Amino acid sequence: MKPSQNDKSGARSDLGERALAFLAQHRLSASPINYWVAHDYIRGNDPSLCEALNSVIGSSSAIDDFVVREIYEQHVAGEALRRFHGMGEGIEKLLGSLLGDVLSASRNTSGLQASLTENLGRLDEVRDSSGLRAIAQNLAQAALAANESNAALKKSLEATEQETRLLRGELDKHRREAMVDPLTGLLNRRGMLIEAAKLFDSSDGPPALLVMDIDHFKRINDTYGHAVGDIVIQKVAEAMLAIAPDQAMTARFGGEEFVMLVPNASIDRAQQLAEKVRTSIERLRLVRRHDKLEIAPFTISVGVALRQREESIEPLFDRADKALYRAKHNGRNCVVASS
Ligand SMILES: Nc1nc2c(ncn2[C@@H]2O[C@H](COP(=O)(O)OP(=O)(O)OP(=O)(O)O)[C@@H](O)[C@H]2O)c(=O)[nH]1
Repeated sequence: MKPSQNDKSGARSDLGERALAFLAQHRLSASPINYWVAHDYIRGNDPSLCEALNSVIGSSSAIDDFVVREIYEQHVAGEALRRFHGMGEGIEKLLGSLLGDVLSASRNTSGLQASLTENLGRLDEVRDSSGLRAIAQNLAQAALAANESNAALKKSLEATEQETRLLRGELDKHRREAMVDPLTGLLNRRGMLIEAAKLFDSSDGPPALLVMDIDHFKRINDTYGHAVGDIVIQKVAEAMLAIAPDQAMTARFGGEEFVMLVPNASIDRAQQLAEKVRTSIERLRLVRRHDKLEIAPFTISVGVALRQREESIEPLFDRADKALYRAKHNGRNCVVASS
């Protein structure tokens, strides 16, 4: 059920019902995330979300909660966060300029007070000036009062600015959390793309990208259940982290796919590293705690590519992904480098 076809059908049922029908049709649970994505899909306002979901529907693999969560992460959560983040910056800018205005108003008032005080001194030399002096004194008092009230305003604005800084800290915290995969603690796709862009701007030598995918992961889920599948994902992440060089970035790109970005690398070094990760995972042995069931050994396939001059992350990722595809095609549990 593609959104455009559905819209043309003339059906007048409301969006919510159609979203629920979509979930039922694809045997998806009516979780808030699934519902959100289905709703956006039926509404058809976000072409990239529709395209992502259509490509899953058009492929041989079934849509499940994990796939929908990834689409949600990429197309819904990321966008909301960007807006939220921009909003924080806007508030801070606004308050910054407001504070600047008040500070300059305060300086002006101080100047006024100084000049009045000076003129008061001069009035001493003027005869019959008692009336004038009284007026001037009143003026000085008024200026002083204005200054005091400005100082209070300044103080309260400074307090507001401090609160804004705290709020900004909170926003940054959420932004960082949004860059991390909760299951493994590795960067998620979004986090990796942000960090990779920074590395690409600053790196001396070319970085290498390793794209790794657990072999026949669906079987692991089907045989032992999703809870064991999750533990396998965590164990693979731990093995990767244990081997990753200090400067390397590791991420779970989604599902059972991981990436490692290694700065200042050569293709030989990257291949050796990939081989090390592959063998360490091949050797892992897991036993399910409650029934002592031994989980069958599992393996990964790896595609490796070295960044070419000025190459951006997407084409680099595509090359590593193609190499991974060849590794799968060659029988899995092996490393293939992009030529
Ligand atoms: N337990 C668990 N399963 C997940 C998660 N994310 C995705 N999956 C599942 O991972 C499976 C991936 O399956 P495929 O991409 O078809 O991979 P495969 O065919 O088994 O393996 P290869 O062909 O070797 O890549 C799907 O069944 C998803 O439901 C997750 O976070 N936890």
